[in-house]
Amino acid sequence: MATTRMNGDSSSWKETLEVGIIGLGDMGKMYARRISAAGWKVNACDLPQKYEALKQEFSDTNINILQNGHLVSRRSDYIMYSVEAEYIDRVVAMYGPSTKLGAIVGGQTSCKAPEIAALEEHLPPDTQIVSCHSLHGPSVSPRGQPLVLISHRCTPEATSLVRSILSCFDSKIVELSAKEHDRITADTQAVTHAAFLSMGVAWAANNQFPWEVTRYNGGIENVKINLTLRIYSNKWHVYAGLAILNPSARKQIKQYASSVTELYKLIIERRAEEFTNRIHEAARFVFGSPHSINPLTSDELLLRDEVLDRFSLGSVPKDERTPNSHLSLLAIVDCWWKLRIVPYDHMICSTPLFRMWLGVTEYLFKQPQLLDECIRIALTDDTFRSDDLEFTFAARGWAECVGFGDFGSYRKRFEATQGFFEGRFEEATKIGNEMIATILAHTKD
Ligand SMILES: NC(=O)C1=CN([C@@H]2O[C@H](COP(=O)(O)OP(=O)(O)OC[C@H]3O[C@@H](n4cnc5c(N)ncnc54)[C@H](OP(=O)(O)O)[C@@H]3O)[C@@H](O)[C@H]2O)C=CC1
Ligand SMILES: O=C(O)C(=O)Cc1ccc(O)cc1
Repeated sequence: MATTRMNGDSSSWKETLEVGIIGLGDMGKMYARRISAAGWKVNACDLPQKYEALKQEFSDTNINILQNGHLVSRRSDYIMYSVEAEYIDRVVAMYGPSTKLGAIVGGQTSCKAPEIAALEEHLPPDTQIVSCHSLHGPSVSPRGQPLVLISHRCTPEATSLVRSILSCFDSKIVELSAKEHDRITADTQAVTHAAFLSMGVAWAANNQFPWEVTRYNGGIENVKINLTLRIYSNKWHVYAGLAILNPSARKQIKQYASSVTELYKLIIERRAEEFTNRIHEAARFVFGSPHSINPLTSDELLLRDEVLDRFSLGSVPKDERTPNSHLSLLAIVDCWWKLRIVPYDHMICSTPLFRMWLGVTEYLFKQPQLLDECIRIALTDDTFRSDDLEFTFAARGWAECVGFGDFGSYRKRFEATQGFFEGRFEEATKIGNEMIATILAHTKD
């Protein structure tokens, strides 16, 4: 039994203990390959119909591919479920009863409330529960990225064993409860995705490829475009799961949509003073001391011009670019202010995407002349009016869809926009990966 065999020093664990992974999608494969490469014995499976193909795919590794989760569960001492968050209950219900006596079990899904509920309900009482969550996608190097560890029902030795297994990622391990995890990731992930998903829907609704349009070129626009395409190149269920299943996420996404709508109404009603005061008050709460925003020098900003300008999908010369009203950025700061969220407090649990989103927001808000220009453009220039209208509809649409908890319509909305951008994903992912690596290398911890 795992608890007995865990006695002894951590180097001997590798010789005796086996790691199980159920679900060999993008994340499960990454986990299996890295953990196996670190010298652990790994048993892994996906759905039975994928057995032959997976055996072939992993034939150059020591990973023991099995037909199903029963076979993985029976022989593994630490078992990790890496399946769609929407299916976690169903899958744990199926394989949980086959769990080896005394084994440690956890999940790698992005939202912990349903995962922990499923593990508690379907696992035998002799098992322990230690879950985790890598706060990055499968194509990003795990080194230095946050990795949340949740010791839910376990001995300190069980936590040590899981820590030891996951140490091969070289990630920054952050110990949280499941509740803390969900509250923080609602702020860092769900609302960030809502903003980029809305940009994609708005561009598609206007039948625009933003990199072909002069008003969407350079600097901040590169980050918006690359990250939006990055999200739409991924699987819909990852974003649907962490938004719909996380109890805190609905409130955040709803507030984001309200912030977008209220700011847009102030713009079209030309209520300049109210609009400006509201932005300044939000800015002071998020970025400044109570009385003033501290402008930063370009060296101090998380992101800098020369970094931002390098990663364009388009080729519009700098002097032909037009300033933007940046409703999406004004609204996120308004949303943080309304919810009393200080995003810097969440850096321990941040994804690369969130750090870049915060980076571009800071870029705008900590350069007063840029913020003033953005406010002036929003209030006086109609160039972005119809784009901002579509963005407002899009943000409201996503909030409604998440609010109804409707996976089916989330999928339809996501895939319709995904179809619009199809064909540009390969290039966008390549540029996006370079951008992420460069920006992360330039940003402070
Ligand atoms: N992608 C990302 O950026 C990140 C994802 N996560 C989380 O990790 C989890 C996995 O995500 P990801 O790898 O991207 O998604 P994938 O869809 O690539 O992988 C999930 C895999 O689990 C399989 N599966 C479903 N049911 C079973 C079952 N009964 N037995 C065995 N396998 C099964 C799926 O098969 P099928 O496709 O046929 O249903 C699929 O191959 C999700 O919960 C996600 O929220 C966490 C961090 C980052
Ligand atoms: O960085 C992001 O937000 C991503 O889009 C990748 C991602 C998706 C799901 C997770 O649970 C963690 C990371």
